[in-house]
Amino acid sequence: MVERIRFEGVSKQFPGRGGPTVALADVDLSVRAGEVYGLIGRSGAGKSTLLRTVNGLERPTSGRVLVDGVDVARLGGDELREVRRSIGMVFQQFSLWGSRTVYGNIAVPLRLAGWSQARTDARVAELVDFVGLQGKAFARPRHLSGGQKQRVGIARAIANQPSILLADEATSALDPQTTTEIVDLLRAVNRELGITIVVVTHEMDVVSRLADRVAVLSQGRVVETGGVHDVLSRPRHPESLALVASFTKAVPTEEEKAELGREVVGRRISVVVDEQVVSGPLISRLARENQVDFTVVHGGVARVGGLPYGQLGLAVHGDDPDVERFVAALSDRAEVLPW
Ligand SMILES: Nc1ncnc2c1ncn2[C@@H]1O[C@H](COP(=O)(O)OP(=O)(O)OP(=O)(O)O)[C@@H](O)[C@H]1O
Repeated sequence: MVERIRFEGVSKQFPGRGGPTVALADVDLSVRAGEVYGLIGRSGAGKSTLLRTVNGLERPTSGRVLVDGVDVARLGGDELREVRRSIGMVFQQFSLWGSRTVYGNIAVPLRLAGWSQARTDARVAELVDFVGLQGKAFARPRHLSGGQKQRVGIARAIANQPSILLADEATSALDPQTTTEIVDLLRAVNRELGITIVVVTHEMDVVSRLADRVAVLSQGRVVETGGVHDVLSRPRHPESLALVASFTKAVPTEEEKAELGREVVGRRISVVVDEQVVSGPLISRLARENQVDFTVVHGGVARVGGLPYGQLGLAVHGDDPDVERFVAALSDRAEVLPW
């Protein structure tokens, strides 16, 4: 495993009238070469600030941000410009130059890097093709749709063959269909070009389709990390739970659990949804074998990227030993969480 980015004890405070705002507090994270890493969390959690430390747009108050072993936080001038050249970035609002054509926008980083006209022409043509903007090279941004503008943003960000792409809410200004297309394009950037991507998003749907691993931030701290599927199907921290609950509508929040606890009779369990649970009559078969009944009192199954997510909240009814046997048998085959 090659490590591409490592955050070591990264903290950031912004000065403010009523005292400093803590944007990041002692963040330790590591991003592997070739993966898509998602930073998720509520508004104000510190996601953008953390992302922007990678290319030096934001300097940590303390800690180190190592990109391929070099501490970006200490660099300035030419050295920082050099590192930035290997890091592309895309933004929610595209940040294109309105007076330049698609070609002109994509060519900017190549010109800055001193590419010849002929090389630039060839590279821009290749990029226009790659991002699916054939025939639009001489259009101006105002004649492009949001999705097309973001394609230009992506082409510009990868023009110089960076090893890292930072995406800050890159799909947040787009409708669902266009979001899907841009997610597909970012996946192609990752898989076909081998570019490591760090993506900040509040859209759980996007992170579930794009990221390999995620970190959940809350008030500047990392509260949970893991494989995207693990975190989305078994969120452990209340903050992750709240994010996932809002996405799948299938994982009860603490408040919902408490409310159901007052209303529902029977032994309450949550079954983590996986392929086994949804592909056959596992739960009803085990209930029959152990002579118990159950009611689904909460939850659901969301399917994203072909994988099922969610939890099923069950109230199990029967004699105590039967209920115990049923829960034990189910726990052997699926992940069962207490309420
Ligand atoms: N330039 C700045 N000056 C002062 N405070 C800032 C600045 N940038 C960010 N902050 C504060 O730092 C905290 C983290 O902000 P950040 O934008 O990183 O969060 P976020 O998780 O990306 O949220 P959002 O999705 O709303 O952008 C917030 O309290 C924010 O108000």
